[in-house]
Amino acid sequence: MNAIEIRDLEKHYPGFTLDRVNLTLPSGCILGLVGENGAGKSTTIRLILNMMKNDGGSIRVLGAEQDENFSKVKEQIGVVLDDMGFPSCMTARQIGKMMKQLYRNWDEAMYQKTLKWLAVPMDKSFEKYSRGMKMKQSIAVALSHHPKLLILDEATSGLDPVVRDSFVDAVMDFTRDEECSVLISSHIVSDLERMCDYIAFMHEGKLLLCEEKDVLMERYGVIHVTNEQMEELDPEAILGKRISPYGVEAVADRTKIPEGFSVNPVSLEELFVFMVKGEK
Ligand SMILES: Nc1ncnc2c1ncn2[C@@H]1O[C@H](COP(=O)(O)OP(=O)(O)OP(=O)(O)O)[C@@H](O)[C@H]1O
Repeated sequence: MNAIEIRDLEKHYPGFTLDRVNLTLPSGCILGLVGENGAGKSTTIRLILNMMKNDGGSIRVLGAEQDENFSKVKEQIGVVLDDMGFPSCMTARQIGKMMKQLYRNWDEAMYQKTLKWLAVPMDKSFEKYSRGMKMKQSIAVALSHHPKLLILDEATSGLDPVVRDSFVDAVMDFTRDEECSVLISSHIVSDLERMCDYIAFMHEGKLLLCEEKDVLMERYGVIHVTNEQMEELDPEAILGKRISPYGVEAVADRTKIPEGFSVNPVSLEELFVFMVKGEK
């Protein structure tokens, strides 16, 4: 089964169009969304969560269409968004009590354990939290009602490097159960490179690609060539290039590069930047 299936999804805002996005997240996998500011990641995530209406296309989440029964599905989704809407006067202890009423699967022991792991104080009010603490509070709630799907919008960006590292491990642990899946957007592409099975690149409301990470890493690489060598290469082989006085650095499709060229591994971050920014 697929945890998320998006077909031809559209959303129109003045000056922005989410343009017929197709995306599939297979169960048991982690899909990372990469895109520049304003690319449409949060819009896609909010549409998946049925927080607003789409203008076209369809979304299935955990096998269900977004009809009136979606509230049952929502109970199986652990969500971390920028603004979770926790009442500002509440403490972690009080938020836990509130969540117990909302989620049938609420696991108070897991909540306490996660708060402890993330060093979130039990009795400080939410309005006095630092940005990272707010993120950690959301993560603790998201992990404590035994969801089948985690949807994490920029969940790692406010975390310090040590916590981020163990959070990435926790997300990977979560998908050890084949029924549990994760959709995560992040500007910290190295985190996604570590944890994701699938990567989707979004740019200006369009999906540039959605592919298995290992396939991407195997297929594309970085070459350093002279201007003359570049002229001889198949333009289709070049995703993006950067010209300097010392020659040309380019991200290339290994399958379209003749033998004899040295092709070095590419990072996901380089791949995205070259695709979006590199002069074609
Ligand atoms: N409620 C809204 N009304 C009008 N335009 C909106 C609304 N919400 C989002 N947009 C626009 O939609 C576009 C996509 O925004 P979105 O928040 O999805 O981007 P994003 O990829 O998540 O960016 P970031 O990385 O900065 O969080 C932007 O141009 C934004 O201004």
